[in-house]
Amino acid sequence: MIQTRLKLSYPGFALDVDLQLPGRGVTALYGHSGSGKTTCLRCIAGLERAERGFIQVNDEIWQDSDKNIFVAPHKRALGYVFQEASLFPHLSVLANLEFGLKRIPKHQRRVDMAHATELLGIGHLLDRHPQHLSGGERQRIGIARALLTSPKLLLMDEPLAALDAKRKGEILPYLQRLHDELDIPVLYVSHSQDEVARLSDHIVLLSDGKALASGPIGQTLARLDLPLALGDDAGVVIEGRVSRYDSDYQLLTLALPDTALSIRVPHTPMAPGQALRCKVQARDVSLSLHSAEHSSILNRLPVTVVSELGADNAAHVLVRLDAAGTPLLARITRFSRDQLNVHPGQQLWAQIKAVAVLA
Ligand SMILES: Nc1ncnc2c1ncn2[C@@H]1O[C@H](COP(=O)(O)OP(=O)(O)OP(=O)(O)O)[C@@H](O)[C@H]1O
Repeated sequence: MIQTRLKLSYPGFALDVDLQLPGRGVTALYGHSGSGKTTCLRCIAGLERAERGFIQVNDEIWQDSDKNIFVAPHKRALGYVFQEASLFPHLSVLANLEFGLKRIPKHQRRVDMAHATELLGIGHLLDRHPQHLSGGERQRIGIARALLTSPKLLLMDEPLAALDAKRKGEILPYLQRLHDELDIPVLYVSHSQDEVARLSDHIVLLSDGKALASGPIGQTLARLDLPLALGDDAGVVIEGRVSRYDSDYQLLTLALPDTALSIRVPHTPMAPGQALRCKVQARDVSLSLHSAEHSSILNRLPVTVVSELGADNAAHVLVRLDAAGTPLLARITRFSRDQLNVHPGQQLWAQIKAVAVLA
């Protein structure tokens, strides 16, 4: 468990958060520019001293202002990855990595050189110098260097922001591997909803120095009371497990958690039992009173209407649905809402036109 209670003010800005975050997996700090994401990370790292603060990362307390405890930044076992990796230009990649490793006494090392280079796919770059690397490669080396300090917490501040779309696409699978294979909790600052949906398990929505919400990614993205639900990007993240692969049609069947419901997604083969994360956009979900059997739409789920909210324009509404415990959002016209007489508790069928695999 990570606990952070932080109060700090600058002229014109006040940070005031009280967060209980999971002690494992990736937690996204998400919010507009100026909402306080970086300030939160800097307080946790000890680079900024919250006037009142309590910071505990699993079994270690880094700040407790009531007891006058403030652990110096260099004594906090954390890795910090910024937008751009600041590597030593005169040192080879290997020497840059060793710099991280040597800071940690041998008996405290939890990640070794072979593991870090394999995880980030940088084994072939060790002899090069940073100026001969692409931005994405430099970032992977910055991340490996942070891991080699065997951190108890990894802070990542918009690690992909300086990269173009192609390089982002190259580096995301490595970040996903860290998530799947390492037992180090990550706080990940981003203002890209796609990145957050893909990588994080938990999300904190920051606005004007306050946490508007903090919760599991699927549930939180589907909340209609949050600004996340507005806009064209509204949607939910579904995490399912492969139950079947149809090689004739190249379709995966993905079982939704804790229910007999499933969805089918075109995909390359995957073994049963493997986890897969998908995003279903609200604009790709339509509603009907009956299951339209004769339709080209693959995915039809029985749902219950939970609540409704006006969308970003007067012609549409957003409807929050429950598919046996899995939240879904549908963006439909107000006209259709009235035609179907949509109301809370109503049983309907959701037709899902597209499912984007986030992997
Ligand atoms: N050292 C400082 N002195 C005064 N004001 C500061 C300082 N650092 C940050 N601020 C202000 O605090 C607010 C929050 O800044 P912060 O960098 O935490 O936001 P952010 O959500 O990370 O934004 P971005 O996405 O643009 O990086 C902003 O209004 C910023 O101008």
